[in-house]
Amino acid sequence: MKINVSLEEAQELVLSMVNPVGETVVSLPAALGRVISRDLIAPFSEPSFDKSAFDGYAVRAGDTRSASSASPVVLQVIEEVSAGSVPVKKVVPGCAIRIMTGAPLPEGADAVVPFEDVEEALGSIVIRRPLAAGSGVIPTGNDVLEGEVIARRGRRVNALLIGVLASLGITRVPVYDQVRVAIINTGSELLDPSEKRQLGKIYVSNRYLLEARCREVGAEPVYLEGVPDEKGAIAGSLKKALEKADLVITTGGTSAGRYDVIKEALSIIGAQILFSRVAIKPGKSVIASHKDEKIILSLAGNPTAAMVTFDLVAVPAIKRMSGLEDPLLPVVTGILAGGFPSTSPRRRLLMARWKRQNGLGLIELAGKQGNVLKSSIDCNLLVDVPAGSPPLAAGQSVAAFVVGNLNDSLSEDE
Ligand SMILES: Nc1nc2c(c(=O)[nH]1)N[C@H]1C(S)=C(S)[C@@H](COP(=O)(O)OP(=O)(O)OC[C@H]3O[C@@H](n4cnc5c(N)ncnc54)[C@H](O)[C@@H]3O)O[C@H]1N2
Ligand code: MOO
Repeated sequence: MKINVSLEEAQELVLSMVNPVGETVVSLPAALGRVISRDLIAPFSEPSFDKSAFDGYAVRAGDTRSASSASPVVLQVIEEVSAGSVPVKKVVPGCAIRIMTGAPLPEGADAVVPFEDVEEALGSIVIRRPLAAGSGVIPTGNDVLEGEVIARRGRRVNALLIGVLASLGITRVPVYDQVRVAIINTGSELLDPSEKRQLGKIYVSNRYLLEARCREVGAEPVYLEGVPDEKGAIAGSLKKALEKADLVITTGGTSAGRYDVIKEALSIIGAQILFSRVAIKPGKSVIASHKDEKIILSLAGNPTAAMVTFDLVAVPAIKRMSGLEDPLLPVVTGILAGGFPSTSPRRRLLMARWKRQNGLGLIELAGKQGNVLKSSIDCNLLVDVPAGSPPLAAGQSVAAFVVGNLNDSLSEDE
């Protein structure tokens, strides 16, 4: 067992023990947000035929070579083809076919002139400029070529990918299973928010917070009853959790108090401890263990500490178990909008958000740091302050882990 590991070591130790949980096939709409489990190959080219980019006339570019205002070319219109139908005739020299946007280019034609560029009268069109071969035509395979890889295994499905798959007739999508995450809240002081308030007790926020966070990162939370600070009860809950879930998270009972009995509960069920404590603030009190080839992450009870360590240690594990190619959190570098007054003897993670000021992207630290959940509502970054740092100044460049959607905090220019 290792004690007081670096964040990177903690992530690596956990990641080395997890693999994608399994795969399945889902319908196209249900694939949104899921991770592709096999490379998806285009079954045909798209478009699968040369088609018109305009409502206009399909012509032979060669016929228009000499066209000018002084000496226009006149072509006879021999057919009309709309999107969804197929032309019957060929465009032979001296002729044109009226064509709508998206309709297949008739044989013989190699260019389309838009309606507004010609005059049509008495079944003929008058063209006053030459057309280049291919102009006004969307060629076969312009978007996708048959056999091309559309999406690689390990990427998440977004709305645009769903559109591409639909255009290729792909209605069943191979995806990794969603990771089932059991969340056990320990603490004799905890009440469900639906219960009546009682002196000395608090409402359980970690359960709701972490369940929601699981959903935000594409995992499926598994609900388990909260348990008191009692090793037997926690051990019983851990056993149930290991049966029902792929990853187990506990909160509370990790520090030095008399009732902090997580370690004893882990020992009762025979879990092997990988490490205890991570050299960060907040969130130092993390215990990672494994049992039955499953990881149990025991996080601190303080909601912000639990959330920070969930994001930094559990989320990479969930990402790898979900099949995502790169499990680590993205890191961005940015300029601080305001300073931070304290020195940081230990490596510190500061809650922050990406904000826009006069069109410029800046990192704004949350008003309060520490175990203050409300101040973190709009945060989507964790600024990484190395151990031994002096106070931070506005305008200074810092690195930050991206833990939320950066769009969320960019709604207005402030
Ligand atoms: N003597 C020491 N005391 C503490 C230390 C230490 O090093 N030595 N570390 C402090 C730090 S830092 C943290 S973080 C906490 C970690 O404590 P535990 O993991 O044992 O958590 P609890 O004591 O059970 O709870 C801490 C705090 O959070 C509230 N809590 C617990 N569970 C929930 C929940 N599900 N939802 C909402 N709030 C919850 C709990 O009521 C406590 O207020 O230890 C410090 N102490
Ligand atoms: O270590 Mo505690 O987990 O800072 O908040």
